[in-house]
Amino acid sequence: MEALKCQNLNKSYDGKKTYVIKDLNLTIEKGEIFGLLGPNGAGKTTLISMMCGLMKPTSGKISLNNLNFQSNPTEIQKKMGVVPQEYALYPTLTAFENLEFFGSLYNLKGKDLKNRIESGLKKVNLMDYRNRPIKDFSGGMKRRINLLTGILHNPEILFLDEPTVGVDIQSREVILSILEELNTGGTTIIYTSHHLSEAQNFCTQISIIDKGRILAQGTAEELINSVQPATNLEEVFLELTGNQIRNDA
Ligand SMILES: Nc1ncnc2c1ncn2[C@@H]1O[C@H](COP(=O)(O)OP(=O)(O)OP(=O)(O)O)[C@@H](O)[C@H]1O
Repeated sequence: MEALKCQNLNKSYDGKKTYVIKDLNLTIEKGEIFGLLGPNGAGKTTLISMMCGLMKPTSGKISLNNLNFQSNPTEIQKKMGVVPQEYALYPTLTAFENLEFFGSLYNLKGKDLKNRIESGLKKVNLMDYRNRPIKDFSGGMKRRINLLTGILHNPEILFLDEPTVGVDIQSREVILSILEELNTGGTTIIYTSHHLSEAQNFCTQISIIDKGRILAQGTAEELINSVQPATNLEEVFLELTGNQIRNDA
């Protein structure tokens, strides 16, 4: 069963002079951990932002569970969670207050909300910091709270834009183990990353994109086998996207 489908998707930021997503077609099955990989400026953030309704495509269609943002915005919003790349946290509110606010956006309240927040804080090892303002948190601590804001309502489909960027290995392990647990519980996960070895181990399906187009898609193993003599995803990535340094992001 498909969780998400993009059909003939295009995105231009400059009045249709140039396109950063070009006639892109993509289907993601339910239950996948789907990784969107690509060099700087490839279009990952643009694509995931359109998939989760934060940005409108210039043309083309996106459907989630056969629903679309035009006809069924409320139904879709209940089913999905979004963890953006930039911290969407209020610096002067405490961790607990931030989570209360984000939980309330999903109509969670009372004891149920409190239990979900406390269980999340324990999982990310921040229960002792629940009453501290976010402005006092380190980058890794903020990333862990940022993750919780998108998953309190146990979404069917979760979008994350570089959830492990700039965090230490311990925080990364915690974040990935929470995502794995959610996925085991049935959540489809779609995320962008620059960590190729992480994606190789973590994702059940990977799409390598560049210049707004999909260059290759499959399991890590399929991608590695398709590019001889690659032995890992990093070699596949370099073979497909080249060695040139990108300045357009
Ligand atoms: N708001 C915007 N206005 C104009 N151009 C934009 C905007 N956002 C992104 N772009 C351009 O669109 C292209 C794709 O950018 P995008 O941020 O989606 O890539 P990315 O793969 O997420 O890159 P990175 O890995 O650096 O985060 C780039 O050329 C970028 O400069």
